[in-house]
Amino acid sequence: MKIERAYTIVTSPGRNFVTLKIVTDQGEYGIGDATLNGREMAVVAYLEEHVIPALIGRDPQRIEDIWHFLYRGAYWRRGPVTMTAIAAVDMALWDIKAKLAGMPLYQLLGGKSRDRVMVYGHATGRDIDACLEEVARHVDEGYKAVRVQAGVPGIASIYGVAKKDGEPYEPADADLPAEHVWSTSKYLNHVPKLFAAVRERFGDDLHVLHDVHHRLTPIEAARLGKDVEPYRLFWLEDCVPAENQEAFGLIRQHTTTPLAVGEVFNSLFDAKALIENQWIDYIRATLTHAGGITHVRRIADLAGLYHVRTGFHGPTDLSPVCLGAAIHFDTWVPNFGIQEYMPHTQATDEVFPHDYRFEDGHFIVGETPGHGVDIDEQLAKQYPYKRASLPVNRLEDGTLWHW
Ligand SMILES: O=C(O)C(=O)C[C@H](O)[C@H](O)CO
Ligand SMILES: [Mg+2]
Repeated sequence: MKIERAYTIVTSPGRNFVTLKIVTDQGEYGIGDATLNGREMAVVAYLEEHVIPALIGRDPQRIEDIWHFLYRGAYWRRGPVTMTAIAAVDMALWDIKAKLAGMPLYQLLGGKSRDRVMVYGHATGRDIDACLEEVARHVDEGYKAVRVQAGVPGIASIYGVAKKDGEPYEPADADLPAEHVWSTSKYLNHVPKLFAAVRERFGDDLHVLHDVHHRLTPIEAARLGKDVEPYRLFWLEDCVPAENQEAFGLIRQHTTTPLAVGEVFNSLFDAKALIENQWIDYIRATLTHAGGITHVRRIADLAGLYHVRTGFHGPTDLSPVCLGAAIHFDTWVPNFGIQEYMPHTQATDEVFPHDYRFEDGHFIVGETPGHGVDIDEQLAKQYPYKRASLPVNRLEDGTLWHW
């Protein structure tokens, strides 16, 4: 069997998605998600110029060999563009292999470790009261776990909080980067009040999570972790930028609040010290940005040795192809923790027909051979690419900060 054709499909049903389709000489095909939010066309160029020509004629069943061919062979290893391109190939090849085997992907990975996959949803509000209403809506919809982000008095606009209450937030919301202004002291004073209100209204059983989005220093993160300990968060996410993995050692010394990190990671080497030193509790590196199933499986296996569990990134800027493959992975992986879930728009769900389903705060994996997600290429053509950029953040004195 040979790879006969491969091509990218860029579509924007509400937001941009890049999909790689690989077709074999025997008519079977697989698809992979290649969406890197705000840098979509860099991955398209990488795939079209450097990857696809080298795939034609190769045996699609040699997933491991093709992975190393693209990783080692490029010489320039790692990086989000390279690893997203490799991930898309890898996901499409696993889709093909599972279809050839006549099995849903989770069976090829090793079968079910659980019947269903717990997810967390996103509650956001301009202030604490509006945010509590959104938490209540999620609880009514069956969610067992909710990420809680509220506006902070004195900060005009903030990542992760929707512009209008009740609507999802969209980080890539402008042609060129929007500029936000950030105040760490205002934020640190406000977050414990938010979680006190959440526990008071919803009691002890609801799992609550919070995303700091990389904006603190290690000692500030340590303080926040301590301050929210009484509210028993499921996790505190991305509390500092993680290029310096040792920073998490400092935070860990000060707090028992569980720590999650890794949505921007693209390799096991981004997380090696974090995992081996048990500085974190959840690893968020996901299939689309970290080299696909073949590589994330290695990360998860290493994590399992150190009591670190998975908590895959799952925003709307990863396509349903990534989410579908992730649900298979989550259903199999022994050290599963939780799966992030932001529902896609109806238009996106129509472009990407899929067989996973949400029920009572969990995803139930589908039984279709492959990863269970397809693309309607005709419909995709109705939604042309439109450049969209992520914001930047400045401190009140104008210093460019993490966002
Ligand atoms: O979902 C999350 O936890 C995020 O932090 C979302 C990111 O900001 C988003 O994926 C950036 O593209
Ligand atoms: Mg995040």
